[in-house]
Amino acid sequence: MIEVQQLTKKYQQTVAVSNVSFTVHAGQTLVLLGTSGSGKTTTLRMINRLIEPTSGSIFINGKNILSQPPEILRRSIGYVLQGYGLFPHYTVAENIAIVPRLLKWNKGRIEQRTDELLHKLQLSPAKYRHVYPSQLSGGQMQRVGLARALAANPPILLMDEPFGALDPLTRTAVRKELKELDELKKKTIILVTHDVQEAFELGNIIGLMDKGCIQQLATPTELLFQPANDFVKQFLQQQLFQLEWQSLRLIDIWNDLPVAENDAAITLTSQQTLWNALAELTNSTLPVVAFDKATATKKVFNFSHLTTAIQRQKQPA
Ligand SMILES: Nc1ncnc2c1ncn2[C@@H]1O[C@H](COP(=O)(O)OP(=O)(O)OP(=O)(O)O)[C@@H](O)[C@H]1O
Repeated sequence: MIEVQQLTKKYQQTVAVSNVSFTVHAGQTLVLLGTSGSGKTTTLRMINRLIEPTSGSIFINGKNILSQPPEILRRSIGYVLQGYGLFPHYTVAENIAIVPRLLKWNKGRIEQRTDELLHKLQLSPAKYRHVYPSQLSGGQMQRVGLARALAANPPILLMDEPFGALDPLTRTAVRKELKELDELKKKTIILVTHDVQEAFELGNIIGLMDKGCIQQLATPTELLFQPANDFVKQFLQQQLFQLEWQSLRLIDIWNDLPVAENDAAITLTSQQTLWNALAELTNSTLPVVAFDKATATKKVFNFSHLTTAIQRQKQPA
């Protein structure tokens, strides 16, 4: 759906983005991950033509984005800005209605869509429709920013540090809501972040950037277990332990686990990660048992089952 070919952006002496290429298929989420100044935002903004590239090309559904005016292009691309980007003198409803108004939707349709989105994003329409951004918390503003980007139901969503301004707890909560939102499940998304956890949680593919270049474009598991170079290794180093344990779910090692007693009490599901399982084992004095809904089976495990699985994953293929 989005194809970026050898994209480069130079500002006088600075090469902000250097020869970046990637493809994002329909329904996938690509995360551009990297330190500050690595070229993530510049790459993102070239996709909706807020910035024009020095060289290279971008195709959306096979069509070069230069073949249509930027305003028309942007109607099919929702954009969630760094730090909310809401208009302070517009109410919540007016902020959400910006693109539908440009598209000349009638009043009834706009109101219906606004209320639908507020409702889906856990903001009661009656309470928040007519409120101004200054009366909202950070997490609420973030939801309104997302509702605004989703309003006209664009197939593509670009998100620049969407949770960047939130405290860690709110950040985790909003991220979880986002993952579960069915409107987002069908979208093709490019998300920019410097947060490794966030990238691993949300990305189908991750492009790890440094100094304008993509150092590795890979799935989260490939980045972890087959890092392309020392930069990739070092970037993930601090959180390596947690990421490794989060990269496997109990269902992935289900066949290696012993069957539990029929009457054993269940504490986890097969869809939980080994990280969740580790936490449960650490906090429990009883045997830890997981249940798999699809096969209606119960398995029991200990620390050694988990560490063996992780070690196996780390061995070269
Ligand atoms: N308008 C501009 N003029 C000159 N240099 C620029 C301009 N915009 C960006 N740059 C430079 O290009 C490089 C990449 O910037 P960019 O904003 O894309 O990085 P980033 O990875 O998104 O960083 P952050 O996470 O801090 O937003 C930086 O060195 C930046 O200083």
